[in-house]
Amino acid sequence: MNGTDTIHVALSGSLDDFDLDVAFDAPGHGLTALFGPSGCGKTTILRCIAGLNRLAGACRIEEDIWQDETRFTPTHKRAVGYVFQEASLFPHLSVRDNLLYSSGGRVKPAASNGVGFEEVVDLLDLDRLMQRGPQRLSGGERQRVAVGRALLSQPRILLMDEPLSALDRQSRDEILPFLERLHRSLAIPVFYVTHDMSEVERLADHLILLDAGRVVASGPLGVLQSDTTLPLALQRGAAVTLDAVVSDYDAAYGLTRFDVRGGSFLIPGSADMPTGSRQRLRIGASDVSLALEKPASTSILNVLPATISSSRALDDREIVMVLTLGHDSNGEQLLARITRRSWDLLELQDGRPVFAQIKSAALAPRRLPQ
Ligand SMILES: Nc1ncnc2c1ncn2[C@@H]1O[C@H](COP(=O)(O)OP(=O)(O)OP(=O)(O)O)[C@@H](O)[C@H]1O
Repeated sequence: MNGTDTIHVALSGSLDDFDLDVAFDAPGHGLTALFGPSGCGKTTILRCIAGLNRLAGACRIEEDIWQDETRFTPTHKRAVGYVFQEASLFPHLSVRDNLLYSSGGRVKPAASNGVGFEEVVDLLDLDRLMQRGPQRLSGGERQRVAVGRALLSQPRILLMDEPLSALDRQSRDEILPFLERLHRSLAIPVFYVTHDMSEVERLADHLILLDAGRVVASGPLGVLQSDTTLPLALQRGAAVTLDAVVSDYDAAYGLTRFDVRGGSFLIPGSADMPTGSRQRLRIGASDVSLALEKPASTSILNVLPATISSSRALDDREIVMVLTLGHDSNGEQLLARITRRSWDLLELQDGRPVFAQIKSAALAPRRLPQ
């Protein structure tokens, strides 16, 4: 465990015929996604952290030890905010009273973690909903209130169990920007269970990959995405997500420049993004092609010098490789997926300098709160 890994969870035991045996550390800030197929144990881990299930092991949230060999803190003494698939609001209370339930109806100023009534209302844009009852809210609005209520209980950790899975596509798209703002604005760690990779790509800082009750891998999102020994990098929709900073806007062509470690990207249609703002870029492995020399005439705007750091044959037709941007080894890593025929024709090999070409249209920036 390094200095920033301040949450420690180790659990082992059986629930009927399901065996769970996991141990991982996670940062005490930002959003950690627990990702894996149905039945791999994601919800069970959250329930053990909340003290709702009891398996042997340990659970420590920074300096709060909730479980070890000798102690087990009961659920009601664990400062946990829990958001379920379906928002379970009190039907007879208004949004305001639902939010204030844990504070006995009193509006409290912001705590040191940034969570206060006004801050939560503002963050989740709940002001105009205050007097309504839960039955007069959309599914997405109900979930926003559920998140607000969980935050206002002043938790040490926010546990979210597939909070978007009961919502339709439109409600999901509405609530995702709130979740993006939330975990970056507040000093509360979030554990977020999902089996939807697009949610991981948009929200997660840290990732715990699970399968059949075991941890397959655990680490920063970008590190796991670009690890070709893991299944993430090998699947058809494989991608990396990069944190980028807006450095310039070309009004004549409507193009914004995004800087990442080791390179920069030009992307159209981003006039509202202020210079200096941070964005998250998703770059699909299949959207990256390679050239040995910098192409003199091409319609592709983003042609970045890079080096092939590693490669792996997916089958006898395709190769996936990790590219490190720039000329030194400090650049961000991209994935590229090309045919084995192209690999042979270009005589590619690990360590070879190349030019990575990425179509602007394939890049969809997501604003990160400052
Ligand atoms: N209280 C329980 N008693 C017995 N078995 C249980 C209990 N709770 C969960 N299980 C079993 O443990 C396994 C893991 O369940 P869990 O809900 O943690 O998985 P999950 O990864 O969250 O799945 P999903 O994505 O479908 O929600 C499943 O096989 C489930 O049937």
